[in-house]
This record gives sequence, C-alpha cells and structure tokens, in this order.
Amino acid sequence: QTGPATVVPGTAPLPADDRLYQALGGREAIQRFTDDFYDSMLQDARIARFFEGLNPRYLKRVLADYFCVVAGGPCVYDGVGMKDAHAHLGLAKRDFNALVEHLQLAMDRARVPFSTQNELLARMAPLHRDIVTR
Ligand code: HEM
Repeated sequence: QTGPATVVPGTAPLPADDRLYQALGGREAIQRFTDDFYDSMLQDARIARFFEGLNPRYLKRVLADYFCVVAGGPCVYDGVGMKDAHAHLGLAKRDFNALVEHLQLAMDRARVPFSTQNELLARMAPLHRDIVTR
C-alpha cells in the first residue's frame, strides 16, 4: 500500500503526501519514539494515573499507527475514535499539554528535527477539541 490511509476518526484532514511520515523515519522509527513517549508518561506523576491498568502493548501499537496515519504514512489505524477513547477520562487542558510535552521530548531524544516535531505536533493540536472535556 502506498500513500496516505484514508480514515482517522475525528482528526483534521490528512496530508496529501507522506513527506512528514518520511521525515519521521518511517513506521519503525515512529514505533521507537512512541514506546519511549508512552513509558515517559508513566513516569510523570501529573498524568500516570490515567494509564494505570491499561495494556501498554496495545496502546503503543495503536498510538504509533495513529501518528503514522496522521503523518501521511501507509498505516491503518484500527483503534477507537479520539472522542470515544477519551470521554470517560475527563481530561483537562493541562493533561493535554503534559502529553504534548512528552511527545516532544521523546522526539527530541530520537533526534527528530525540530521542524519535523512541530509539524506532527501541529497535526495533534486540533485534537484537543475531541479530547479535552473539562
Ligand atoms: C493529541 C493527543 C492525543 C492523542 C493523539 C491520543 C491518542 C490515543 C489513542 C490512539 C488511543 C487508543 C484508542 C483505543 O483504545 O483504541 C488513546 C487512548 C487513551 N488515551 Fe489518548 N491521545 C491523546 C491525548 C491524551 C491525553 C492528554 C491523555 C491523558 C493525559 C490520554 C490518555 C489516554 C488513555 C488513558 C487512553 C486509554 C483509554 C482506555 O482504554 O480506557 N490521551 N489515545
């Protein structure tokens, strides 16, 4: 399969090309910084409680698929839509900001160039409308 996948529930329009996906280094590189990102959130007392009792293998996989699709990569996201996935959590803006901070730091550690980081983060920003509920 080539080119961007077609459906991510509840996001901004998908990119027309896979430039960002390539800049991120492809699916395996995305999985590596996503694993690190997830593990670092578990170490953050501000937000760790949200992830207690969840299956990290599942979440790491669907998160990486999600980033891949949003970046225009040839991946399929088969997880739950953003609104449904987060509704029961009662997330605040500060929780959203803490997650974005960890994503940025994980990409830093993976030596993703700053402008590439910003492109992915910019595609995450509109999601707060579906995710932040209080
Ligand atoms: C740009 C922001 C975010 C993105 C792209 C994102 C992405 C995702 C994805 C792809 C899933 C998997 C859905 C599924 O179960 O199939 C998920 C679930 C989840 N997210 Fe997020 N998320 C974001 C923000 C947040 C924030 C701010 C928090 C909390 C600090 C959070 C906590 C969780 C939790 C706890 C789950 C699992 C819910 C459950 O299974 O009960 N997410 N998220």
